[in-house]
Amino acid sequence: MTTEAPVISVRDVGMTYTARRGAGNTVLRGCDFDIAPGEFVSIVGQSGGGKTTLLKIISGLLENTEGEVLVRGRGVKEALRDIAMVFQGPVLLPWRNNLANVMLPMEFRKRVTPETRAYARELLELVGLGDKAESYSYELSGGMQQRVSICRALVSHPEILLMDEPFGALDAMTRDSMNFELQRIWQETKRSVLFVTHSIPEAVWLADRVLVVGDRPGRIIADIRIDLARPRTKETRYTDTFAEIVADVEQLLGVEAGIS
Ligand SMILES: Nc1ncnc2c1ncn2[C@@H]1O[C@H](COP(=O)(O)OP(=O)(O)OP(=O)(O)O)[C@@H](O)[C@H]1O
Repeated sequence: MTTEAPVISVRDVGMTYTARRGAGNTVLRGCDFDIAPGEFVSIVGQSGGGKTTLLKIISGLLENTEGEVLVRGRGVKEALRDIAMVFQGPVLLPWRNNLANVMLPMEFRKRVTPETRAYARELLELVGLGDKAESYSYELSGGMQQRVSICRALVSHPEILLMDEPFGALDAMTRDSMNFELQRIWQETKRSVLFVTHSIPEAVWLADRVLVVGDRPGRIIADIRIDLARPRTKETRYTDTFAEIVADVEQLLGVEAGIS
């Protein structure tokens, strides 16, 4: 267990969406956890349980109504440059080539230099798309597009990578290879990752810890350390320990939840 100061501290966070009429909708209550530097943490929970809401709060896209989120001891708004988010869909701009899409955050930061362009190309190499830098998103498969969007999230060297069901729209085989890809990228770049998924096996296979969000309102009902050896392999999935952890999480969420 690490003794380093946390990168993210979520302190008693709650969220109530204000309704136009009637009572507000409280979707999160009393969420409290830390993320250590370089840690990979998955979040699973039932649909509508507040996972995306939690990620949006940590990314600064949404303001929590209770508690606080600190990034290296500062408020989220002061730490936006340290955080990048990957969404379920790749959201690439079709009129820009892949390299130009990856460079977008550097343009916003007015940091388009030979060095940052070289790093963008390096990232495309890292995800196996070195020869697609000048191609356009419509020339790529869904999995390739999602890899471009991961490069775009990494190009600004964010300390924290927030991923909201990034592989949810992919077919099973592509999803599988993206899991390996993500593990490799994470091991090479050592970012802190917060990864929301509906797939319990995916959550367990990728993570150092799995946070289970129970409803409702959403709160952390379990924080499970995953002590499976790294790097995780195909064989990891066939170990008894893996099967036991998956079964535990399934039980926590209820079999009738229908989560795969
Ligand atoms: N902008 C909003 N205004 C009002 N209610 C909202 C808003 N966004 C989300 N909600 C509500 O908050 C609850 C949690 O939604 P959220 O998207 O955070 O859940 P989730 O766990 O990510 O769901 P899923 O797994 O289906 O993606 C839902 O009941 C949803 O209807």
